Amino acid sequence: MSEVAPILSLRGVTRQFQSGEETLHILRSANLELYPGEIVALVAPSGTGKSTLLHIAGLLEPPQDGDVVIAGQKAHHLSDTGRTALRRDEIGFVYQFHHLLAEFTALENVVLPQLIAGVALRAAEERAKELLTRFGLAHRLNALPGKLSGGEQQRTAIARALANRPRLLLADEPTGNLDVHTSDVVFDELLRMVRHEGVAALIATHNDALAARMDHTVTLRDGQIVPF
Ligand SMILES: Nc1ncnc2c1ncn2[C@@H]1O[C@H](COP(=O)(O)OP(=O)(O)OP(=O)(O)O)[C@@H](O)[C@H]1O
Repeated sequence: MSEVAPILSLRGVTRQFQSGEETLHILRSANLELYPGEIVALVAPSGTGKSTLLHIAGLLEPPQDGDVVIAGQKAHHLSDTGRTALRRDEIGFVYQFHHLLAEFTALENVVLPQLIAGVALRAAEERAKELLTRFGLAHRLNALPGKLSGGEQQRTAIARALANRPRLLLADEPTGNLDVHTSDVVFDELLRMVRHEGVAALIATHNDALAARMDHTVTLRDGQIVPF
Protein backbone atom coordinates (compact mmCIF):
# COMPACT_ATOMS: atom_id res chain seq x y z
CA MET A 1 0.00 0.00 0.00
CA SER A 2 1.32 3.44 -0.86
CA GLU A 3 1.84 6.00 1.90
CA VAL A 4 -0.71 8.76 2.24
CA ALA A 5 0.62 11.92 0.58
CA PRO A 6 0.09 15.38 2.07
CA ILE A 7 -2.66 17.45 0.50
CA LEU A 8 -0.59 20.61 1.17
CA SER A 9 3.18 20.92 1.41
CA LEU A 10 5.06 24.14 1.94
CA ARG A 11 8.78 23.67 1.41
CA GLY A 12 11.25 26.41 2.15
CA VAL A 13 8.62 29.08 1.60
CA THR A 14 10.05 32.58 1.86
CA ARG A 15 8.22 35.91 1.78
CA GLN A 16 9.47 39.33 2.72
CA PHE A 17 7.99 42.79 2.42
CA GLN A 18 9.67 46.15 2.15
CA SER A 19 8.47 48.71 4.67
CA GLY A 20 10.37 51.93 3.90
CA GLU A 21 14.02 51.17 4.59
CA GLU A 22 13.15 48.05 6.56
CA THR A 23 12.81 44.53 5.15
CA LEU A 24 10.19 42.46 6.96
CA HIS A 25 11.16 38.77 6.85
CA ILE A 26 7.69 37.32 7.32
CA LEU A 27 8.33 33.74 6.17
CA ARG A 28 11.87 32.39 6.26
CA SER A 29 12.12 29.05 4.56
CA ALA A 30 8.92 27.87 6.25
CA ASN A 31 7.81 24.23 6.01
CA LEU A 32 4.46 22.61 6.63
CA GLU A 33 2.74 19.37 5.67
CA LEU A 34 -0.98 18.92 6.00
CA TYR A 35 -2.44 15.46 5.47
CA PRO A 36 -5.90 14.53 4.21
CA GLY A 37 -8.53 15.12 6.88
CA GLU A 38 -6.11 16.82 9.28
CA ILE A 39 -7.36 19.98 11.01
CA VAL A 40 -4.64 22.36 12.14
CA ALA A 41 -4.97 25.65 14.00
CA LEU A 42 -2.61 28.49 13.14
CA VAL A 43 -2.27 30.70 16.19
CA ALA A 44 0.20 33.57 16.17
CA PRO A 45 0.26 37.23 17.22
CA SER A 46 -1.12 39.89 14.92
CA GLY A 47 1.24 40.89 12.15
CA THR A 48 3.38 37.75 12.22
CA GLY A 49 2.19 36.52 8.83
CA LYS A 50 -0.86 34.27 9.20
CA SER A 51 -2.74 35.86 6.31
CA THR A 52 0.40 35.91 4.19
CA LEU A 53 0.89 32.20 4.84
CA LEU A 54 -2.74 31.39 3.97
CA HIS A 55 -2.54 33.45 0.77
CA ILE A 56 0.57 31.60 -0.33
CA ALA A 57 -0.85 28.19 0.62
CA GLY A 58 -4.03 29.08 -1.29
CA LEU A 59 -2.09 30.06 -4.43
CA LEU A 60 -3.36 33.62 -4.22
CA GLU A 61 0.20 34.90 -4.29
CA PRO A 62 3.51 33.17 -5.00
CA PRO A 63 6.32 32.93 -2.46
CA GLN A 64 9.62 34.62 -3.33
CA ASP A 65 11.31 31.28 -2.82
CA GLY A 66 10.29 27.72 -2.05
CA ASP A 67 7.56 25.39 -3.25
CA VAL A 68 3.85 25.11 -2.63
CA VAL A 69 2.57 21.64 -3.49
CA ILE A 70 -1.18 21.01 -3.54
CA ALA A 71 -2.45 17.47 -4.07
CA GLY A 72 0.94 16.49 -5.47
CA GLN A 73 1.13 19.36 -7.96
CA LYS A 74 3.90 21.94 -7.66
CA ALA A 75 2.16 25.28 -8.06
CA HIS A 76 5.07 27.04 -9.72
CA HIS A 77 5.19 24.40 -12.45
CA LEU A 78 1.64 25.24 -13.49
CA SER A 79 0.38 27.91 -15.86
CA ASP A 80 -1.90 30.63 -14.48
CA THR A 81 -4.85 28.65 -15.83
CA GLY A 82 -3.57 25.48 -14.17
CA ARG A 83 -3.17 27.25 -10.84
CA THR A 84 -6.66 28.72 -11.10
CA ALA A 85 -8.10 25.26 -11.82
CA LEU A 86 -6.18 23.72 -8.92
CA ARG A 87 -7.44 26.45 -6.59
CA ARG A 88 -11.02 26.04 -7.83
CA ASP A 89 -11.01 22.23 -7.59
CA GLU A 90 -9.00 21.56 -4.45
CA ILE A 91 -9.19 24.60 -2.16
CA GLY A 92 -12.01 26.28 -0.25
CA PHE A 93 -11.50 29.65 1.41
CA VAL A 94 -13.29 31.21 4.36
CA TYR A 95 -12.46 34.74 5.44
CA GLN A 96 -13.33 36.82 8.49
CA PHE A 97 -15.89 38.70 6.39
CA HIS A 98 -18.25 36.59 4.36
CA HIS A 99 -17.79 38.23 0.93
CA LEU A 100 -21.11 36.81 -0.27
CA LEU A 101 -22.53 38.29 -3.47
CA ALA A 102 -25.19 40.70 -2.22
CA GLU A 103 -27.53 40.40 -5.20
CA PHE A 104 -27.71 36.59 -5.05
CA THR A 105 -29.60 34.45 -2.55
CA ALA A 106 -27.89 32.15 -0.04
CA LEU A 107 -28.66 29.20 -2.31
CA GLU A 108 -27.32 30.97 -5.41
CA ASN A 109 -24.14 31.95 -3.58
CA VAL A 110 -23.46 28.24 -2.92
CA VAL A 111 -24.56 27.17 -6.41
CA LEU A 112 -22.44 29.66 -8.36
CA PRO A 113 -18.93 28.32 -7.68
CA GLN A 114 -20.18 24.89 -8.72
CA LEU A 115 -21.52 26.20 -12.02
CA ILE A 116 -18.16 27.85 -12.63
CA ALA A 117 -16.53 24.45 -11.99
CA GLY A 118 -18.81 22.87 -14.61
CA VAL A 119 -21.36 21.18 -12.35
CA ALA A 120 -24.88 20.95 -13.84
CA LEU A 121 -27.45 23.29 -12.30
CA ARG A 122 -29.65 20.62 -10.76
CA ALA A 123 -26.72 18.80 -9.11
CA ALA A 124 -25.31 22.13 -7.90
CA GLU A 125 -28.64 23.04 -6.33
CA GLU A 126 -28.88 19.63 -4.63
CA ARG A 127 -25.41 20.03 -3.18
CA ALA A 128 -26.09 23.61 -2.07
CA LYS A 129 -29.33 22.58 -0.36
CA GLU A 130 -27.61 19.67 1.36
CA LEU A 131 -24.86 21.92 2.72
CA LEU A 132 -27.14 24.77 3.76
CA THR A 133 -29.51 22.31 5.43
CA ARG A 134 -26.61 20.84 7.40
CA PHE A 135 -25.89 24.37 8.58
CA GLY A 136 -29.50 24.78 9.72
CA LEU A 137 -30.37 27.15 6.88
CA ALA A 138 -33.00 25.10 5.03
CA HIS A 139 -35.52 27.87 5.71
CA ARG A 140 -33.19 30.66 4.47
CA LEU A 141 -32.27 29.35 1.01
CA ASN A 142 -33.92 32.22 -0.83
CA ALA A 143 -32.78 35.01 1.47
CA LEU A 144 -30.38 37.65 0.22
CA PRO A 145 -27.20 37.99 2.31
CA GLY A 146 -28.32 41.39 3.59
CA LYS A 147 -31.34 39.72 5.22
CA LEU A 148 -29.24 37.07 7.00
CA SER A 149 -27.77 37.40 10.48
CA GLY A 150 -23.98 37.53 10.84
CA GLY A 151 -23.89 33.87 11.86
CA GLU A 152 -26.12 32.86 8.95
CA GLN A 153 -23.96 34.82 6.52
CA GLN A 154 -20.83 33.09 7.75
CA ARG A 155 -22.50 29.65 7.64
CA THR A 156 -23.42 30.38 4.02
CA ALA A 157 -19.84 31.42 3.27
CA ILE A 158 -18.58 28.16 4.78
CA ALA A 159 -21.11 26.16 2.74
CA ARG A 160 -19.90 28.01 -0.37
CA ALA A 161 -16.27 27.16 0.45
CA LEU A 162 -17.16 23.46 0.72
CA ALA A 163 -19.46 23.38 -2.31
CA ASN A 164 -16.95 22.00 -4.80
CA ARG A 165 -15.78 19.31 -2.36
CA PRO A 166 -12.27 20.76 -1.91
CA ARG A 167 -9.71 18.55 -0.21
CA LEU A 168 -8.19 21.59 1.51
CA LEU A 169 -9.94 24.36 3.43
CA LEU A 170 -8.05 27.52 4.33
CA ALA A 171 -9.74 29.80 6.82
CA ASP A 172 -8.56 33.19 8.13
CA GLU A 173 -10.33 34.05 11.40
CA PRO A 174 -13.51 32.44 10.07
CA THR A 175 -15.65 33.50 13.02
CA GLY A 176 -13.62 36.55 14.05
CA ASN A 177 -16.40 38.93 13.07
CA LEU A 178 -19.09 37.25 15.20
CA ASP A 179 -20.07 37.72 18.84
CA VAL A 180 -18.55 35.23 21.27
CA HIS A 181 -21.55 32.91 21.50
CA THR A 182 -22.28 32.84 17.74
CA SER A 183 -18.58 32.39 17.00
CA ASP A 184 -18.53 29.38 19.30
CA VAL A 185 -21.55 27.75 17.67
CA VAL A 186 -20.52 28.47 14.06
CA PHE A 187 -16.97 27.31 14.74
CA ASP A 188 -18.26 23.98 16.08
CA GLU A 189 -20.45 23.59 13.01
CA LEU A 190 -17.49 24.39 10.76
CA LEU A 191 -15.36 21.72 12.45
CA ARG A 192 -18.16 19.16 12.40
CA MET A 193 -18.71 19.79 8.71
CA VAL A 194 -15.01 19.69 7.84
CA ARG A 195 -14.71 16.36 9.67
CA HIS A 196 -17.87 15.03 8.03
CA GLU A 197 -16.53 15.89 4.57
CA GLY A 198 -13.01 14.63 5.37
CA VAL A 199 -11.45 17.96 4.37
CA ALA A 200 -7.98 18.97 5.58
CA ALA A 201 -8.08 22.43 7.11
CA LEU A 202 -5.63 25.13 8.16
CA ILE A 203 -7.49 27.65 10.28
CA ALA A 204 -6.00 30.88 11.60
CA THR A 205 -7.51 32.07 14.85
CA HIS A 206 -6.61 34.33 17.76
CA ASN A 207 -8.77 32.24 20.03
CA ASP A 208 -6.91 29.56 22.03
CA ALA A 209 -10.15 27.84 23.09
CA LEU A 210 -11.18 27.42 19.44
CA ALA A 211 -7.68 26.23 18.53
CA ALA A 212 -7.89 23.55 21.23
CA ARG A 213 -10.79 21.94 19.34
CA MET A 214 -8.58 21.17 16.35
CA ASP A 215 -6.19 18.25 15.90
CA HIS A 216 -3.14 20.34 16.70
CA THR A 217 -1.79 23.87 16.67
CA VAL A 218 1.12 25.49 14.92
CA THR A 219 2.47 29.00 15.29
CA LEU A 220 4.82 31.32 13.44
CA ARG A 221 8.14 32.01 15.11
CA ASP A 222 10.93 33.90 13.37
CA GLY A 223 9.24 33.20 10.05
CA GLN A 224 9.08 29.44 10.62
CA ILE A 225 6.01 27.28 11.18
CA VAL A 226 6.54 25.44 14.46
CA PRO A 227 4.41 23.40 16.88
CA PHE A 228 2.62 25.64 19.37
N1 LIG B 1 1.57 43.81 0.64
C1 LIG B 1 2.27 44.12 1.74
N2 LIG B 1 3.21 45.09 1.70
C2 LIG B 1 3.95 45.40 2.80
N3 LIG B 1 3.82 44.77 3.98
C3 LIG B 1 2.91 43.79 4.07
C4 LIG B 1 2.08 43.42 2.96
N4 LIG B 1 1.26 42.40 3.36
C5 LIG B 1 1.56 42.17 4.65
N5 LIG B 1 2.54 43.00 5.08
C6 LIG B 1 3.13 43.02 6.42
O1 LIG B 1 3.52 41.70 6.75
C7 LIG B 1 3.24 41.41 8.12
C8 LIG B 1 2.36 40.18 8.20
O2 LIG B 1 1.05 40.50 7.72
P1 LIG B 1 -0.15 39.45 7.82
O3 LIG B 1 -1.39 40.16 7.37
O4 LIG B 1 0.22 38.21 7.11
O5 LIG B 1 -0.21 39.18 9.40
P2 LIG B 1 -1.30 38.42 10.29
O6 LIG B 1 -0.54 37.54 11.22
O7 LIG B 1 -2.31 37.79 9.41
O8 LIG B 1 -1.94 39.63 11.09
P3 LIG B 1 -3.44 39.77 11.72
O9 LIG B 1 -3.56 38.70 12.76
O10 LIG B 1 -3.40 41.15 12.31
O11 LIG B 1 -4.41 39.65 10.59
C9 LIG B 1 2.60 42.68 8.69
O12 LIG B 1 3.61 43.40 9.35
C10 LIG B 1 2.11 43.40 7.47
O13 LIG B 1 2.10 44.79 7.69
